[in-house]
Amino acid sequence: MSSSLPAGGAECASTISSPFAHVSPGKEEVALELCRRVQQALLTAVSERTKASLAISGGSMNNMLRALKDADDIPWEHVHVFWADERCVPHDHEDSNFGAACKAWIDAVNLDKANNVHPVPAPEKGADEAADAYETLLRSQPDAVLPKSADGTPAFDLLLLGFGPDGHTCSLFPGLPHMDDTSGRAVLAVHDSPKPPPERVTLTAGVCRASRSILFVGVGAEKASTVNICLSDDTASRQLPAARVTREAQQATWLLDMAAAAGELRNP
Ligand SMILES: O=C1O[C@H](COP(=O)(O)O)[C@@H](O)[C@H](O)[C@H]1O
Repeated sequence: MSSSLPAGGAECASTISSPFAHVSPGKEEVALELCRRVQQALLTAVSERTKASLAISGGSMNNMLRALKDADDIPWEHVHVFWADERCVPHDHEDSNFGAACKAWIDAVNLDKANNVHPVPAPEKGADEAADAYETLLRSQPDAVLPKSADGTPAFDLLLLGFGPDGHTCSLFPGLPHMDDTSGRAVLAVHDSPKPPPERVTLTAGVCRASRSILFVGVGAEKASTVNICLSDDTASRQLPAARVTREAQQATWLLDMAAAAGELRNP
């Protein structure tokens, strides 16, 4: 592929009319749009501050990041990759977000895995230990790699987020207290995730707020009702973690296909 990834399709007519949304025709175009925006954000960060920090989610997003293998002008030697959340399983387990990313794209790009890829350490030891280890890992990064906001919160250049049918994002689930955490931590342990596995580690809402830019990604009709709820202007809907993160973000965009954007949507 050429050094510039093609745009993932023009903005499409759909029932969606949110300032937060970019709608492409189908999943492949969403993936291209995602990779094009990731490429652009990384290039911008590297040109402005010589390094770029990227935090990624698990789930369906990994396959959409495959096109990064074809983007030949990303300065991978200056890019550092972290995780928005992790399931407490060994890295080679099929549920591992890190493992899935390695298989889908990390092992195929020119990333220095030993020095520039930063998975949650030893998630198999359980959520408490893994959360503490990841908190230490994030806070010990030099500012050049992972800048901090004025209050010391790690501030990623780009945060890539998926979302579930219940409105969760990272491993911030509705009905659990993590979204309202005020401890000042960057990472929290989750012991009772309604989506298996129950033990997880997640970045906090505070880290999402500190991130320079957030891309939410969702495709398929099964995401449509969540999109509809999260991007509506209904006050109750705004309490869902994905909706709150969107509205509290410095900059957030939802990359959707037509199927995911098909719900009726009122402007926020
Ligand atoms: O469990 C998780 O789910 C969400 C959404 O996954 P998807 O497959 O529906 O896209 C994901 O963003 C998160 O990282 C993951 O741990």
